[in-house]
Amino acid sequence: VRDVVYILCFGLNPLGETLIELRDIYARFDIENLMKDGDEPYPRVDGKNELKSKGMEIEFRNVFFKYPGTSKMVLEDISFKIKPGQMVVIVGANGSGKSSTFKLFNRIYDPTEGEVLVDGLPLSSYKLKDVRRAMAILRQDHTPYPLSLRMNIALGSPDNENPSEEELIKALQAGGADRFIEKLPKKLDTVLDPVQLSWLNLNGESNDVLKKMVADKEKVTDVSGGESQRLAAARTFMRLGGSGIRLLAADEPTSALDPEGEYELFSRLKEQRGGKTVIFITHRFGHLTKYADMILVLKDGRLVESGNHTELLAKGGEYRRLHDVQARAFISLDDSASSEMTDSKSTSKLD
Ligand SMILES: Nc1ncnc2c1ncn2[C@@H]1O[C@H](COP(=O)(O)OP(=O)(O)OP(=O)(O)O)[C@@H](O)[C@H]1O
Repeated sequence: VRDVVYILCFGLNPLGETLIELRDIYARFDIENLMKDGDEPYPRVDGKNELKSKGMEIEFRNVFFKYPGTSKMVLEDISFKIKPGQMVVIVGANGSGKSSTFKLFNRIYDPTEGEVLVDGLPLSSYKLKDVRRAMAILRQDHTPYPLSLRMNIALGSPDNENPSEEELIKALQAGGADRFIEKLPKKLDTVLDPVQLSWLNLNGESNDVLKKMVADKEKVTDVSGGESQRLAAARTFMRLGGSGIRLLAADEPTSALDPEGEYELFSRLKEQRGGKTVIFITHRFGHLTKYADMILVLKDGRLVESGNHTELLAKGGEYRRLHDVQARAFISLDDSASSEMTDSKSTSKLD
C-alpha cells in the first residue's frame, strides 16, 4: 500500500485527488472488507437530535479474545465502562493484553466472545466509517508515509484535505515536530522515507520512465524514532482540531521520546482534549497515571484492578508492584548519584 500511495503521489497530486484515486483502487480490485459493517450512523441519532456529549462512552462486557488462527485466549473476561470525557490509562506488564484491548475498541478485530459497546450500542452495529471518523488514534507503529511532511500531517485532518499553513504549523507545534522540521532544507516539502524500488522491476522488466522519476526525486531524509513519533503526534493534533472527534486513543505515544518531550506532549494532549474521552496505554508511571480518572491494570490477559492512582497505590496489588519497580529504579539512581557525590567529595578531601 505504501508503494501504491507513493506512485499516486509522484505527480504531487493535490491530496484530495490522491485519496480519491486510492479509494478507487480498492473499489476497482474489489478488495473484500472482512469486517462486517453495521448500519447505525455514529454519533447516534436520538430522535432528531444527535446525542450531545463531546466524548465517547466505551464499555467492554465479558470480552474474551484470541487472534484469528490462534488458540490462546489473550483477553479473558474483561469488563469495564469508560464514561464520556474520562481520561483512562491502561497499564500492565509486557504481553498483558494492553494493545489487544486497544485493537478491539477501534475495531481492528471483533471480540471472540462478549461485547464492546459504544454509547450503549454494540460497536459492530455502527457504520465503521462513521465511528472511526470520530476517533483520533495514535499507534505505536508510527512510520511516516512516503509523502511530503505537509501531506503526512494533512492526512490527519478529518474534514479538510487542504489545511492552511497556519493550521499545519499549529499541529506541528503541538506535536513538538516544529523544531526538527525547521532544520530540514525543504521544511514541510521534504519527502520522507526510502521507497522500496522493487515495483520498478515488475515482471522482471525495468521501467525506465519510473526510474528517471525516482532519480529526479528529492533525496530521502531520514528521521529518528522520536522525530517520527512527533510527526505522528502532529498528525493526531491535526485530527483532534477537526470536528466530530470524540475519542483520543494513544498506544505508547511517547516510547521514543525523551522525558521532556514526553512531558510536553502529554501536557498539550491534556490541554487540547476538550471534553473528549481519552485512553492512553503506557509503561511509564508518572504524568499520566496521576491525572487519570481511571487506571485499568491488566495482567496475563485479565483485568486485575481498576481505580485511580491513590486508590490503587493504597490497595497494594499489581499497580503498586509495577509502580514500585519504577520508583525503586529512581531511588537507586538517586542513591548511586548521591554516593558518587559522596565519593567525589571524599576523593577531593583525600586529594
Ligand atoms: N497479531 C498477533 N497474533 C497472535 N498473538 C498476538 C498478536 N499480537 C499479540 N499477540 C499476543 O497477545 C498477547 C497480548 O499481547 P499485547 O500486545 O496485547 O500485550 P501488551 O500488554 O500490549 O504488550 P507490550 O507491553 O509488550 O506492548 C501476547 O501473548 C502476544 O504474544
